[in-house]
Amino acid sequence: MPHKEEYTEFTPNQYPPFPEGADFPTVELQTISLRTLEEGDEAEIDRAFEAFKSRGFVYLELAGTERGDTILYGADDVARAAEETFALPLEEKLKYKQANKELFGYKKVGATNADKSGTPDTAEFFNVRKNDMIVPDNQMSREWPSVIIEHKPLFANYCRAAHATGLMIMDILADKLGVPREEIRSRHVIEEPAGDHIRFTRGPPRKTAEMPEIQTPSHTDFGTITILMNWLGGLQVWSESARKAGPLEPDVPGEWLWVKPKRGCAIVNLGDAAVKFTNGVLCSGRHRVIPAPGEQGKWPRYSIVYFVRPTDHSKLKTLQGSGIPPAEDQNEEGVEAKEWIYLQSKGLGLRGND
Ligand SMILES: O=C(O)CCC(=O)C(=O)O
Ligand SMILES: [Fe+2]
Repeated sequence: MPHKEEYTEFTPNQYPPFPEGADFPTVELQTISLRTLEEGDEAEIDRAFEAFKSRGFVYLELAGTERGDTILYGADDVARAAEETFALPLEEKLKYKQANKELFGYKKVGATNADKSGTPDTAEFFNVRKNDMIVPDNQMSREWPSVIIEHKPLFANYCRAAHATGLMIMDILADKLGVPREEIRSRHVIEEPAGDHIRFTRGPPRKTAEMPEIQTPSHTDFGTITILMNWLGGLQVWSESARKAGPLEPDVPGEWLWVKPKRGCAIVNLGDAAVKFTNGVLCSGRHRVIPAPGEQGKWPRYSIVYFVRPTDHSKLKTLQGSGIPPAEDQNEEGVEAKEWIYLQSKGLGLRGND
């Protein structure tokens, strides 16, 4: 298939700045340097640990390490591939829809409920499975559109860099929590099947200034760590962290705060598996996506998300460590990650993808 000559939608050089002012309250997130973390700097590690316990979201400055550069520069290439993928006809995209209790493949606009009254979401996703990108074509678990296959080396590099970055952060968390690193690493072995994927997201331009529509409903991520690249505003976090908030609508008082995209940084957050492993010591922050604010809202919104998740057959139960309060699940066997993630996703109000 010929490559698109021109990218008309993903054009980050043309985006206006995130709007200033009281109408757009933003969240203050710690900015953590990946290079400084990799150097083992204690003060940086402490700041990261505190942020992952309290809000569960940080900016991760990427430049200056091999993995960081792969994510930083790779994300633009991945977003251009995403534009090509979403440009396929709907019938073609639906050939790759999500199936078999798995979240891989295409999710069309409106496949989930955005609120308790059943308003449909407005974003489309294409979830590209990590395990298929890092193996030869004949070992892949399912069919992918030719635009994905053409870009497989790009996706494989991106998956490896994002996964390794996730593992590096997990090592830091393990050390701080008194858990042997191997206990966590062994649950995230890159070659083993897992729910990990690169998610392309596309949200349409904003229709009205009031921005009523919801691109991605309020949720917490299911996995262990998420590494998110976005270029336009639209992501919002709930002001109050809640470790037990229910799906769709927050159940603690607060307000939505914008997460301003920060050039050169990924937005990194923890997911529900990190909460489960640590009996609630770590925080999985509640968030949602609405159309970009102000002038930015005139552009379709792309984001590129990598989800690091526990391998399919690892058990979701509290780990033992000096920094983890003992849990009541000590004697339970624990649910396998694949089933657990499926159950979490069902809680998000799936309407269907046909
Ligand atoms: O698009 C974004 O900025 C965030 C997407 C997200 O939260 C998700 O896909 O889980
Ligand atoms: Fe998310």
